[in-house]
Amino acid sequence: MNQSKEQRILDFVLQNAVRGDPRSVVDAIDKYCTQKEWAMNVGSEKGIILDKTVEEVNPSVALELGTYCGYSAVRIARLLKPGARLLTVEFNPEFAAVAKQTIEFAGVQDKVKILEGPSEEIIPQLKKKYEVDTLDFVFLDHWKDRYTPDTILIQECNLLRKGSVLLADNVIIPGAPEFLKYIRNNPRFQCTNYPSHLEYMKAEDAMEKAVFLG
Ligand SMILES: O=C(NCCCCc1cc2cnccc2s1)c1cc(-c2ccc(F)cc2)cc(O)c1O
Ligand SMILES: [Mg+2]
Repeated sequence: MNQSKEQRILDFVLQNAVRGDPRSVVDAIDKYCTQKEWAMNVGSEKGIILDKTVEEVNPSVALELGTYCGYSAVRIARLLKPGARLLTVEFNPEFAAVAKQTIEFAGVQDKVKILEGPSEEIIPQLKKKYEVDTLDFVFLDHWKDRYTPDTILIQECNLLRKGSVLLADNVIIPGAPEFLKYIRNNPRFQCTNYPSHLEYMKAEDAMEKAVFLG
């Protein structure tokens, strides 16, 4: 049975990165996806925007929607303070299996929990099943038409507090026009747009940051 692209990315990490070194895992994935096969990791340019936002928020509890190969989970987890944790949600079991191995190889597995399933099922479980009080940081990188309903669901589940930060990938490509309209017209959020480029490509993309005002 021939390998998936995600398996090839993982193999490249295992052969080219240094076990326990998150930076080397991130760099190996970026190298592979630049030189060999494009893949939908947030990438190095938008990754810097992600890093800066995580450092600014310094979250105790972070949620990621859309794990994929674990690239952004490693980027986020490597910046978390001791005792802080990242919950990352992935819908596709094959992607989740690759992400688990990527995260373990990077040595950040103690900070990361992969939750498999659809976001609309998992979000309502966060308080009781995953012992979340409120989310300090949310990275949206899953189905683009789920950004708005899941942001509404997160609010309905009372998971945000004054100052919680949402960061959304791909608001230009593939695009999340409905989300931009929703979040920019919602008086309970203070929005900032960060122009960038589609991972590993020249095409324009952007990230949107939204701070919950309570
Ligand atoms: O689709 C993208 N990401 C989402 C896929 C994850 C599906 C999930 C659904 C779901 C539901 N519940 C829980 C967890 C999850 S994970 C995506 C696509 C592009 C792209 C693709 C082609 C192209 F020409 C230009 C850009 C670039 C990106 O950076 C992306 O992030
Ligand atoms: Mg993305």
